Amino acid sequence: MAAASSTSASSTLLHPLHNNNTSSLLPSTTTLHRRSSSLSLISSRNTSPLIQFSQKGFANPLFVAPVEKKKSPVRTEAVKQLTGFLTKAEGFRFAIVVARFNEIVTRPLLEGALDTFNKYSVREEDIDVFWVPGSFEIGLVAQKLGQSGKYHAILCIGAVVRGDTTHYDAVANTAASGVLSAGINSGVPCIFGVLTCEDMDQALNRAGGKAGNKGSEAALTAIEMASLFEHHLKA
Ligand SMILES: Nc1c(NC[C@H](O)[C@H](O)[C@H](O)CO)[nH]c(=O)[nH]c1=O
Ligand SMILES: CC(=O)[C@@H](O)COP(=O)(O)O
Repeated sequence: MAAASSTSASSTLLHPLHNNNTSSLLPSTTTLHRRSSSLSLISSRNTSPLIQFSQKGFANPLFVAPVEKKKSPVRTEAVKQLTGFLTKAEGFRFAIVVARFNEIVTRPLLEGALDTFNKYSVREEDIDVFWVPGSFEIGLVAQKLGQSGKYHAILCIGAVVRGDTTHYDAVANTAASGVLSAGINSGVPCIFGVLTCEDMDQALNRAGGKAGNKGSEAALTAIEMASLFEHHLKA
């Protein structure tokens, strides 16, 4: 197959909060050229040194791992690597399930998600928002929406904040396993945008405060997963 032309990370729409940002810049089919250190793992046919994964990507989205020239004895050119990408989100349909509990947190998370969908060209009419009482209720609704066949991905938003009792653990664990089950049972990507925090400060920091907006990040994950399923995992 002919090599794709080189892509510069800076020329591609990239959300500043996206964790594994460079993965989403890759074309849908990439080839492993080298396996090297624990930091630099994958390059694509686009051999731009900017297109490198980083295990530290979550901590520092601007981090670019140094390119290592070390030769590997393993021939990996033919290994196909498949990924979703962010550049063609127009036409994807998303449902957002958002918990009203701790709305002071979940509303800015929702706004972050909507803002990101907008930036990545998802049309407003392709997004439906479903409010539920609390995070405990998210999984069931997400599963139903996934099974409806109407959406490419379901984005789940909630905020579980620790109180005095063990209630926190029950709600947080149920929310996580509920979202996971919804995805597995429906076959539609269900994205976990539920904060599980020790206190309200932690939660607000992640809803547009010092630690960014996790709703926005979850929207990027939704687009990437929708793309992966659409382009590579269709039955
Ligand atoms: N404590 C939190 C809840 N609790 C409510 C439950 O989610 C649920 O609505 C109720 O138990 C009825 O089934 N929900 C959150 O989203 N966050 C919390 O911190
Ligand atoms: C989910 C919670 O932790 C909270 O709303 C419940 O608080 P508490 O454990 O004090 O009853």
